[in-house]
Amino acid sequence: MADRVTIVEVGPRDGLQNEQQVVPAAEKIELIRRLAACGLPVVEATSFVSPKWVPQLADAAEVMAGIDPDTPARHPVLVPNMKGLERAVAAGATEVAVFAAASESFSRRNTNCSIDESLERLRPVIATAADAGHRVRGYISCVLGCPYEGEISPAAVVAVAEALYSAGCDEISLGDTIGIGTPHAARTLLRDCAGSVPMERLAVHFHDTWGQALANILACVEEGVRIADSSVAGLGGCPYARGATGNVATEDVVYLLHGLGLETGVDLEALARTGDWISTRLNRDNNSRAGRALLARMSTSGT
Ligand SMILES: CC(C)(COP(=O)([O-])OP(=O)([O-])OC[C@H]1O[C@@H](n2cnc3c(N)ncnc32)[C@H](O)[C@@H]1OP(=O)([O-])[O-])[C@@H](O)C(=O)NCCC(=O)NCCSC(=O)C[C@@](C)(O)CC(=O)[O-]
Repeated sequence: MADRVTIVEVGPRDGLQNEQQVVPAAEKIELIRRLAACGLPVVEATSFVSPKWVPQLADAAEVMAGIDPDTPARHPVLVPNMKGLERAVAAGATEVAVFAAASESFSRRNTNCSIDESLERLRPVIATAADAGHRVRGYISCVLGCPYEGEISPAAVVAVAEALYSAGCDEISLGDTIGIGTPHAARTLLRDCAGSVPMERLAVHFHDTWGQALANILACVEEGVRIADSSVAGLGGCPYARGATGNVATEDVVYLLHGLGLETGVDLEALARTGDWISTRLNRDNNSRAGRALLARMSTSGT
């Protein structure tokens, strides 16, 4: 059997949290449904953060209520604190993601507290979720650079990864929030983190601001990572990282991985259509090169 990479689709959360326009809940639900139907095994659905901080996802409970109970995909949601966890569980979430940063300044801007304070706040959230049998992912932002501080030391990232993993996270996602990392740095950081967290529990989360995301994923896959985050049509950015573009496009990642002979379970043509659909709905450019190329080929061949 071919080696498999699990793609974690973050478009409905990481993508839509950064849209200026309000996307109706029904459209978010339809996006999630279409993504799951493409064969994506994990589609992050929404986020139970403070609606004052991220009003774009204030309808999180409504979105969760609209998810097909027979969906084949897992649908984790973001939670920043105990209140978020309670809201998420009440809305039916069975899988959650907490988030911290490797940069003090970003931690304050994103969660209004220091790194240590955020870890203190998250420990009981992780423990409560895990005790209830929920799977917990831990995100770390700014792993390859910070919009406020510039360089971030790999040791700072490893320390947060260790803290989240030892607190009970099942998986740690390394976020290049401002898309500034290059393959050598990404590979080296992954190797450092794998000294503390088993490689199979590590995920990579690249934004494409500097055009390095696919190269970074290739380097990390070569290094052994088998979980990659991405966003359909390259939706997204980060409200607390000015100038950050969207996540690497899922269509591009799937094309890369299939070209390497790796399995994803994703139907790339269906995904390209979904990327086209949401880009049209949002009246924004489709930021997937592979998606655009495939759509052009499909329209020429009439499929
Ligand atoms: C962490 C806090 C809550 C601290 O924010 P705070 O203002 O310090 O919190 P607070 O506890 O003082 O609460 C302030 C108000 O928010 C309410 N509140 C508090 N919590 C919740 C909640 N869960 N749900 C609903 N309401 C909540 C709370 O009840 C209160 O309401 P008031 O009494 O004023 O009416 C805030 O900073 C926050 O929500 N931050 C989230 C920011 C965010 O969502 N950023 C984007 C996600 S991270 C990301 O995108 C990066 C990632 C993961 O993709 C990886 C990468 O690329 O780097």
